[in-house]
Amino acid sequence: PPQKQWSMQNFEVGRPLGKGKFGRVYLAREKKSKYVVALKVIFRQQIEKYNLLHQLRREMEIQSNLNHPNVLRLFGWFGDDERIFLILEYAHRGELYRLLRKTGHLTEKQAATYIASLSKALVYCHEKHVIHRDIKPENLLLDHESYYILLVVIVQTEDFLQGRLKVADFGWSVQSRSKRHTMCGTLDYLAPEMVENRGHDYAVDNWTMGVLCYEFLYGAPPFEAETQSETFKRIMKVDYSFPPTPHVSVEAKNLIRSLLVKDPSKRLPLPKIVQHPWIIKNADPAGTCSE
Ligand SMILES: COc1ccc(/C=N/Nc2[nH]nc(C)c2C(=O)Nc2cccc(NC(C)=O)c2)cc1
Repeated sequence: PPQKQWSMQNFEVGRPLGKGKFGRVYLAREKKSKYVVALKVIFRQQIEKYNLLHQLRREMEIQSNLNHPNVLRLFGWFGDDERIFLILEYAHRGELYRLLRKTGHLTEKQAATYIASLSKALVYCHEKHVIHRDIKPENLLLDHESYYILLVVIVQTEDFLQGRLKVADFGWSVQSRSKRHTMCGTLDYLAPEMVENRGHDYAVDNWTMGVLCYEFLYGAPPFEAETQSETFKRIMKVDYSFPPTPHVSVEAKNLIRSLLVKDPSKRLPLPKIVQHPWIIKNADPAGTCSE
């Protein structure tokens, strides 16, 4: 569609959905089409303070060009002298993180379905030369129909391929209120090569898929520890174990083991995740799964 010039006049704003690091998110409805969206407000002085305007612009270019059922759509943006408004797809069920905290852990069917959806979304992003850099339950939103995962936060590859670690928590992802998962504090999902701040490539997302799959099934990430340095050490040593529990199958552990591998070249490649026996057996092909 031609780049329409949006403004606040096009929307009726509803309840706040929550707050991000750089501003709040509101439920909103486009007046003419009655289409419901999420309107994210970002304050310019926050962006300028961290010198992130160019990165925000690039991320907006990228995200508006991504069009995949499991990647949250960015329909457009507009702004005034102190705020930037992002017109984002609305995911009715909010953060997957909330479901995870409520239920403790997911069933193998749910976990496999979400991992399959996320793998497809990431394969699509990689085809578009985009690496997601911040996959964690807070950044994964659930839709009301098919419970499929919507990837909320995307970033450009180039910067990372030269190994320049950017401001990690750009703050687009929604800020969950829980203390454990404070944005800057959560290192649980960083791959070893990111922790060592070496250049990293697409394979980080495979590692993170292993971390997520573990957390979906056990309710906590594999390298969780009391302090950041403790977590660093455990990641570098790939030091994790499977608590004895009846609800996690051997195949699930096999998939996690094939992803939590220190050498990025030896990790199960993303496209192979959807062909893994555990996924074939448990994932709901339509990306939906009843709770
Ligand atoms: C607090 O309970 C909630 C239940 C559902 C929602 C749904 N959010 N849906 C969204 N669709 N597109 C975007 C962007 C969002 C969004 O940012 N949600 C959001 C923002 C801030 C906090 C939360 N927190 C939770 C628990 O979902 C969600 C938001 C809050």
